[in-house]
Amino acid sequence: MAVTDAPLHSALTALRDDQADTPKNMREAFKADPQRFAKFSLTDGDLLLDWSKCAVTADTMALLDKLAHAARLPERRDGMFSGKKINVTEGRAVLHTALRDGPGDTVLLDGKDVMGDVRAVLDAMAAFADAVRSGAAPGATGKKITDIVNIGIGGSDLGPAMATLALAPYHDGPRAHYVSNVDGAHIHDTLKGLEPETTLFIIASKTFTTIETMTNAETARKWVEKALGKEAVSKHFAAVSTALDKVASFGIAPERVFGFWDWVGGRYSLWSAIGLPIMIAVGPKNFRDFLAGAHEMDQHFKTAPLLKNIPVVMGLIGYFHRVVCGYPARAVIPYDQRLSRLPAYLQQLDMESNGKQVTVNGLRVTTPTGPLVWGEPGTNGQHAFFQLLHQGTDIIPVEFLAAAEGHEPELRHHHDLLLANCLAQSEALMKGRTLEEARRQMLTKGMPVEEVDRVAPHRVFPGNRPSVTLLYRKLDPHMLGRLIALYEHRVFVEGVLYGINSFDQWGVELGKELATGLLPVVEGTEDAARNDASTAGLVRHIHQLRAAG
Ligand SMILES: O=P(O)(O)OC[C@H]1O[C@](O)(CO)[C@@H](O)[C@@H]1O
Repeated sequence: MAVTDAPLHSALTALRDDQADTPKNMREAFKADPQRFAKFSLTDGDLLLDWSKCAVTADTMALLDKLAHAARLPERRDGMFSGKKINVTEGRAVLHTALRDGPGDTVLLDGKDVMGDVRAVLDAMAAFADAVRSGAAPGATGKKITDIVNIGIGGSDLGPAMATLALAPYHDGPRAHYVSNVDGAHIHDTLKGLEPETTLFIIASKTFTTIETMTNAETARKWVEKALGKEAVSKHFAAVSTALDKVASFGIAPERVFGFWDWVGGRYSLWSAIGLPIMIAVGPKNFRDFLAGAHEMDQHFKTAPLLKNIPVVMGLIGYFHRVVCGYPARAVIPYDQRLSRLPAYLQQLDMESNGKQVTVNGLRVTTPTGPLVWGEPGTNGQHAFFQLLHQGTDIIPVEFLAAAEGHEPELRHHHDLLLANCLAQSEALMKGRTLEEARRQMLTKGMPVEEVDRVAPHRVFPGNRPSVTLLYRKLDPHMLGRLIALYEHRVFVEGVLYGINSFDQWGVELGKELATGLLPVVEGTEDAARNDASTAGLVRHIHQLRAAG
């Protein structure tokens, strides 16, 4: 937050001063107010957000509302939707929401409606996806494509990979594989099980310069050429990029190139042509349902009053935990196995967006910014790191996600167990277990008193550990679209409150530059004299290990 930003500063001070009144014992808070769940939960159709297990009061929420107004959140939100160039360090608009607008919508950028181009690309993607799925766009030897391999990284990988897995019950197209890492093991192990004749590569890169993607694309091209000859390449490659000139020089047939625009940030791009592998996997209709779900969330975000607005409330609570309570991290735990890549996807969305140290105006921030985001699906996480969530010395707010219904009615018992576990974890985090309760439980089991005295302290759970729960009916394409758009908007809300630009990513540049300089050093064609002693020592050791091997 800029220090000069007086209204925001006084809103934050008021929030901090209010801390004495926030509940310290959540069990008591629930006992004292039977309406607590009703007060601190809200629904939008078949999606519910419950934040009643967080230590907030009606006053806290009112102060957060004031803070949002002091930060001019509604104006900033409207500015984004209307094509203002809010990504000020790159001079770009932020219009990924236009990608899911409906027929009849108009979105002006510099006075020109972008929707014509958006629809044209979507239609071209659908035609291509249908042709691949039906066999009308076969490989060079005429065989139907059975496998697609998306080669991309970051936003050109994580979103489509996450969504493809999430939509597994709707996946009736070719198998989809994702290669991102420049580690040759990734492409090697992926190609091992595939046939060149029936494999289609999608080279996905906004800039078409990303070294990992270009290196993997070259390897894929050689693999196809070796098996089927140079002329086969055109039937086995497609590309997605904003840099159409660079794609052309790679040699991909123009009718297999799908463009998007600089107003779509990489980590916000799965709605664009970057979603092509999702569309080929689940079909154009399901992909359009996914877009429609996101559009529905956009409308909710645009129109619902701030404290009835799911992304806004999630953002306010996220800000409260990070800035007012000082919690350094948040865990995202989907009790939905098909969302197992959601935490990885959210790591980029959230941390690349809000991991910043200067405000929009280039001043040093005066509050913490984005938290460390991490997670794994439940119930697996319970048997790994939940120990720390329950009894560790740091408080880490948890976000639980769960569907009321699974896709396998015959496995209803599994789903009931899954939900029972999800609810049990948030209840346990909130309630905890006192020393007295631990002792009583052990004594009831007949344990000797000395043993109870010795072990009981280890069985104490402090409780009062905050969590929010997002509960939805079923993870279908429409709901997935709503959830992902919800997270995008939540990141936006937090970014506005932090006073930062959530849409650039300068923090990834330095490492890329140094890697370019270090390549010849690692290859041994330049020496490491110009590097620091640690780096030079590591390079020397790599060379020694290689020589010894
Ligand atoms: O799509 P591209 O241009 O290959 O970039 C991939 C990723 O690299 C980044 O620029 C960061 O390294 C991300 O923001 C982006 O999603």
